[in-house]
Amino acid sequence: MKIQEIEPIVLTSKEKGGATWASTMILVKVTTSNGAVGYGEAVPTLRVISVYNAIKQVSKAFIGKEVEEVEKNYHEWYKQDFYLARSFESATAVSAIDIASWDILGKELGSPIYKFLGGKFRDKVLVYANGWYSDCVTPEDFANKAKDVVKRGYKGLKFDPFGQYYDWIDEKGLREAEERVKAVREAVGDEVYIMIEHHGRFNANSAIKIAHVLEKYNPLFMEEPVHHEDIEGYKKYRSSTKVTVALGERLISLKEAMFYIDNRLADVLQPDITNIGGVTIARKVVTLAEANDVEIAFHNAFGSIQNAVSIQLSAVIPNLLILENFYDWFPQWKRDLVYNGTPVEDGYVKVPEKPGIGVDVNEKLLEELKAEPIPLEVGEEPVWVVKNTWRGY
Ligand SMILES: O=C(O)[C@H](O)[C@@H](O)[C@H](O)[C@H](O)CO
Ligand SMILES: [Mg+2]
Repeated sequence: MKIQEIEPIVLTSKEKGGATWASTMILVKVTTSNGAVGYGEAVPTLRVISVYNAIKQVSKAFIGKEVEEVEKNYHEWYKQDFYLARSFESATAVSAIDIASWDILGKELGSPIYKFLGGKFRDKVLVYANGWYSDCVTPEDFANKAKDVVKRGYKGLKFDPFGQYYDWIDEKGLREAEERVKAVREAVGDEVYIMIEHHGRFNANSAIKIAHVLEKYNPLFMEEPVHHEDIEGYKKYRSSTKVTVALGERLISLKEAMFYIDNRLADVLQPDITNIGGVTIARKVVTLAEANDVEIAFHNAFGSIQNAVSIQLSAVIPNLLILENFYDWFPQWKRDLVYNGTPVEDGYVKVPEKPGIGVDVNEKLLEELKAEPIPLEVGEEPVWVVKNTWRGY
C-alpha cells in the first residue's frame, strides 16, 4: 500500500479553547493507493502557516512510499531533510504523518494498534486533568474547581499556580503560589495526585525556592521548573531539591530525549507523540526511558487524535506513570470531531478496541470546520497559560 496523498487540514471554530492555539487543530489525512485513510495530528502552536507548509514539504519524502515501512520512511525523511529535521515544524509534520500511517496499518489489519505494539499492559489508563483551571485566580477559585474535577472521578490534576511571575519569583509570588497549592491540596485530600506546572519559566534559584516551599504538599512531580534548554539550571535544581522532575513536551527527536535520560535530568519523561516523531520514535524513547528507570507521562494537550494515539501507546508500556487528559476541557467542536467512546471513569480511560488508533473522525464535521491557514493572534497573556490565569490576586 503506497502513500498516495497527504493532506494537511486546518480546522477551527468560533468557539475558542483554553489557550490561543486550542482554537485551531491541524489534522493530516493520509490516503493510500488502495483508498485506505488514516489520520494524524500536528501541533499548531502559533505557527499555523509554517506547520501547514512544513507538512506540505515533508510530505514529499513520503509520497509513493510503502505505508507500513514506518521505520524506513522516518529514516529517509531524516536523511533528506538535513536541516529541517531540527525544526519543530517538520518534527510535528513527520509525527502527524507517522501517526496516520499507524492508523492505516491498524485499520488494514482490523486491529487497534496496541495489539501489535506489544499488547495491553493494562486495560485502562490512569489519567490526570489539565485545562480545568481557566479563570481561576484566587486560592478559593482553584479549590472549588479542583473539587469539581475530583467529583468527575479524576484521581490527579495539574496546574500552574505562579500567576504572572516569569524568570524569578519574590516572596509575594511564593506566598500566592503556596496559598493556591495549599487550597487545592486541602480541597482534594491526600490521595489525589497533584502536579505542579512551571512551564519552564524560572531561573534555577527561583525554581529551587519554589520546590522548598511546595514540596510539603507532596506533588507527584514538578514539571519544567526551568526551561528544558537550561541544562546547568537543571543540574543545580537536581542537586538542591528532592522533588520528582518531569519534562519533555518540547523534545523533537530520539537523540534529544536520550540526552535528558542519559544526564539524569528528569525522573519522568513527557514525550509528545505529535512532535517527538510519532509512534515510531515515541516507542523508542519509552524503551530508553525504561532501561534507565525513567517513567513516562505523555504530554497530551492539543487535540482528539493526539488523545487517541496517546491512549494506545499508554496501554502498552510498562513504565507509564500517568497520562495527561485535556479532552474534557477541549472546546466542544474538538470533542464532536472525534467522539470519545471511552470517557474518564473513576480516574481511568478504557483502551478502545476500534481498529487503528481506536477512534472515528466525524468526516461531515471535518468538512464544516475546514479553514484556511491564518496566523494566530498573540494576546497580552502568554499563549501557553490557560486563559485568564496570568494574574495575581
Ligand atoms: O503540560 C502541558 O500540558 C502544557 O504545558 C500545557 O499546560 C500548556 O499550557 C497548554 O498547552 C496550554 O493550554
Ligand atoms: Mg507542560
